[in-house]
Amino acid sequence: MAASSARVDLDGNTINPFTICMIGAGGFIGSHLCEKLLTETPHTVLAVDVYNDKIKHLLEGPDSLPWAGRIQFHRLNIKNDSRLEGLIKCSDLTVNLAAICTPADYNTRPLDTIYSNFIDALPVVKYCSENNKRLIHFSTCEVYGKTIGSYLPQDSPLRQDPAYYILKEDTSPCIFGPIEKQRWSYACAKQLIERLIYAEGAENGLEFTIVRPFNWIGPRMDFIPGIDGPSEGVPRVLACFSNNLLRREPLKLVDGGESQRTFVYIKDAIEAVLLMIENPARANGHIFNVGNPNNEVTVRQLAEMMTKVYSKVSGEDSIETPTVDVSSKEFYGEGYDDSDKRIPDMTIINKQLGWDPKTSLWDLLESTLTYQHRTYAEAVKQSVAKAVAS
Ligand SMILES: NC(=O)c1ccc[n+]([C@@H]2O[C@H](COP(=O)([O-])OP(=O)(O)OC[C@H]3O[C@@H](n4cnc5c(N)ncnc54)[C@H](O)[C@@H]3O)[C@@H](O)[C@H]2O)c1
Ligand SMILES: O=c1ccn([C@@H]2O[C@H](COP(=O)(O)OP(=O)(O)O[C@H]3OC[C@@H](O)[C@H](O)[C@H]3O)[C@@H](O)[C@H]2O)c(=O)[nH]1
Repeated sequence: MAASSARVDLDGNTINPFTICMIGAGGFIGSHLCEKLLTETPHTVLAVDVYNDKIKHLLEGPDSLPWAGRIQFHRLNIKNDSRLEGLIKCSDLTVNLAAICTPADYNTRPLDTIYSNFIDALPVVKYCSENNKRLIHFSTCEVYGKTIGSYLPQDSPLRQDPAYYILKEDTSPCIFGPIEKQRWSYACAKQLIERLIYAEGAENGLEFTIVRPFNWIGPRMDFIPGIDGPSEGVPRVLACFSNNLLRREPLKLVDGGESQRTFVYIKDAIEAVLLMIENPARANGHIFNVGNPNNEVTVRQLAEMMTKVYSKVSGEDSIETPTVDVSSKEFYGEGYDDSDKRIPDMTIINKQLGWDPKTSLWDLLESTLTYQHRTYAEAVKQSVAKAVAS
């Protein structure tokens, strides 16, 4: 779709083109947000990241592209680069996506996780506050931790009561396991940065929006180990299961695959972020859950569905034993723990921005696994053949 110059917000006001400093623009969510902004809006993106592979298709190409001149890539590490403040100063809005956000890191690299999600975000918040710039900060659904229901006896009928498991921005508590369960290093760092941003808003008038994504998935998420990421790397579940399917290996179910998640299609979720960007009067000062409460499955059900969908899109029969159980200690190491259940309450985002997710789990897996097959099947085949030959 061509970039439109006469866009109006939800209240009918004309939206003037603005400049967005997007930190972490080279990642999964950033790449989709860049694509959306460049192809459907007149806004300009200052894309900040240490990598740009996932946005190369937007950075390269002829000057005749509709977005030519509206994206600049700045390769910098926000930990230690004095150019950051200048980029924030010359933008109207900063979107901060930069983080270590893969569970395999939370218990094995807790210091890096805490630094990345709290310490490294501090200058971003400070520069926005001091320069009166709006900030959209990416937090996580993990700040809710475990549900209240998970502490009730197994046979308690209250476990079925939504009051004990639906996660609401303004009323749910944040329940983490003990300190030695280092899994919660990420959630805790994200919670503290949320509190800091909230306090900057309350005491210094920072205009902010906090986003809590609930398992956004789709093309370009993470990496396939040994193909476009380290062979021993452990990405998030979509990429782990994709890797197993591509290699015709059983999908590994951690602790029986009993945890539950709601998955939302990245393209639906990006619509929500665009609404936040273009409707500051409705988004400022709010924390938004962004997820799809209708797409709840256990991890085991996800594995079964992905196996069926992959068979359909690849034309290959599934293997005889499609799943295998592994303990969390074996898979993630010491200090792993898990969120039991994650259903977002959608009242606030629905009221403020009129947003609702649309895509069913089956449909989003079909388009995502079609992409995975098209992008990786040949490379995986070659890498397996090479390993057998050597
Ligand atoms: N994908 C999800 O479902 C999900 C769920 C909850 C929260 N989030 C949050 O959303 C944000 C984006 O997630 P994603 O899935 O796109 O992850 P991602 O890992 O694909 O993207 C993060 C990007 O930030 C960059 N980055 C990290 N540290 C940096 C630094 N010091 N300097 C410059 N760039 C740096 C990385 O290179 C990467 O490209 C994160 O803050 C994450 O915690 C995502
Ligand atoms: O191969 C695998 C990988 C993962 N899993 C399980 O699948 C579930 C989902 O795991 P993911 O790796 O996608 O990550 P989680 O949903 O636990 O956390 C994510 O939530 C929101 C974000 O902040 C982060 O992107 C990440 O922390 C977990 O229960 C995990 O134990 C498997 O059973 N097998």
